[in-house]
Amino acid sequence: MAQLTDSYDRKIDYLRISVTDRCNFRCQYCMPEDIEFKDKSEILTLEEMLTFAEACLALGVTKVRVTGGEPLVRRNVVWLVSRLKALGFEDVTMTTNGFLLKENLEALVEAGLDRINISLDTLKPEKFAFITRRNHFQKVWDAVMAALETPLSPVKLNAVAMRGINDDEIVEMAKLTLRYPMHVRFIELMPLNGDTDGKRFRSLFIPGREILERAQAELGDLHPVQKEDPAAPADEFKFRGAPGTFGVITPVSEPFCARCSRLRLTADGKIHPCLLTDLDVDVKPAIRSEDPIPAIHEVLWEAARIKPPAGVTLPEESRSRTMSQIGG
Ligand SMILES: Nc1nc2c(ncn2[C@@H]2O[C@H](COP(=O)(O)OP(=O)(O)OP(=O)(O)O)[C@@H](O)[C@H]2O)c(=O)[nH]1
Ligand SMILES: C[S@@+](CC[C@H](N)C(=O)[O-])C[C@H]1O[C@@H](n2cnc3c(N)ncnc32)[C@H](O)[C@@H]1O
Ligand code: SF4
Ligand code: SF4
Repeated sequence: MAQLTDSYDRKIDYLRISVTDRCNFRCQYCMPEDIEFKDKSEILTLEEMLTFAEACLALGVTKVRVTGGEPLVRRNVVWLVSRLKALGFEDVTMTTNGFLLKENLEALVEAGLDRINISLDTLKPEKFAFITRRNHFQKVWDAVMAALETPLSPVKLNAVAMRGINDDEIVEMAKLTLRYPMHVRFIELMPLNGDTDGKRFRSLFIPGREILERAQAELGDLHPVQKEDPAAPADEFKFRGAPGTFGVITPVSEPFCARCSRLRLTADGKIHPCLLTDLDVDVKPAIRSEDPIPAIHEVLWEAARIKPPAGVTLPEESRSRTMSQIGG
C-alpha cells in the first residue's frame, strides 16, 4: 500500500495519540486551573484508537507516541502500548509528567514500550509546585531515577524554558547530562492556553540559541550529535565525555516544519495535521463505520492533503486552545 505523504512530499510516518485530555497537573503554560475536560462519552475507546493506529500502520506509519493530557491517568493505557507493539510498530513511546510512572514502569517495559519522555521544568520543589500547580516534585524525580534503572534508559527530560521562572536552572539541568545517561531538552514556549494577545509569551519566551549559549558559557563546548531520526524536532549536543545529551526544541525561533513527519489523533477522534493550526478532520465516524480501515485511510489522506507547508505561525485566534487537547 502507498506510503502516506502530504501535499509537499513530506513522508508521514509518525503518529501521536492523545489518549485523554485529562491530567493530574495543571501546568501554567498548558491549561487553566479550572479547565473543563471533555465528557467521557466523546472520548474514543482504546480499541478504537488501536483500530486507527492499525490503519496508519498499513500506510507506512512506523512510530507512535502515546501522550495526553496525562497518558497514565487513562485506565488500561499499558494494554494499548502492548497492543501497539503487537501490531508491529517499530517505535512505541510515551510522553508523561511522571507522577504515576514509577508504579507503572515494570508493566510498561513488559508491554514493550521502547522509550519514555518525562516532562520536568525545574529541579526545585517550590518552583515545581508553582509551575504545575501541584506539589509533586519528589514523586516525579523518584520516577526519573527509577526509569534510569530500566531498559527505558536513557530517558528524555523535557523542560519548557521560561524567562524569569526556570532560566536560572539552565546550567543545573545541563549538568544532569554530565552525571546521568539522560537526554535533557529545553522546549521553546509556544503561545497557547488562552495567551491570545501573546503578552505572557513575549515576557517569558527564551530562544533555544540563548539556552545553548548560556549552558556553554559555564560548562564548555557542546558538540552536535547525529540524530537517529532526521525528522526529530530536537537539536542535540554533548559536553565532552558526558553520558547524556543536551538539546533544544525550537518550534518558534527555528521551526522544523520542513521535515515534519507527524499527524496527531486527539482523544475525541480528530486528526490534527499540525500542532499550530486549527485544522482538524473528524475520523470518529470512519473508525465507527462497518469497514473501518479503508474508511480511515480516506480520512488520513485528506488530513495529509491539508497539512500546512513549512513556516507555520500560530494565528492569534488559535491561542485559546490548550496543549493538553492535542497532546504536544
Ligand atoms: N510545533 C511543534 N512542536 C513539536 C512538534 N513535536 C514536538 N514538539 C514540541 O516538542 C515537545 C516534546 O516532544 P516529545 O513529546 O518529547 O517528543 P519528541 O521530542 O518529538 O520525541 P521523539 O519521538 O523522541 O522525537 C512537544 O511537547 C512539543 O512541545 C511538532 O511537530 N511541532
Ligand atoms: C501536553 S503534554 C502531554 C504529556 C504529559 N502530560 C506531559 O506533560 O509530559 C506534552 C508536552 O507538551 C509540553 N507543552 C505543554 N504546553 C506547552 C507550551 N505552551 N509550549 C511548549 N510546550 C508545551 C509539555 O511541557 C510536555 O512536555
Ligand atoms: S503539560 Fe502535561 S502535565 Fe502539564 S498540564 Fe499539560 S498535560 Fe498536564
Ligand atoms: S508546527 Fe505543524 S507543520 Fe510545523 S513541525 Fe509542528 S506540527 Fe509540523
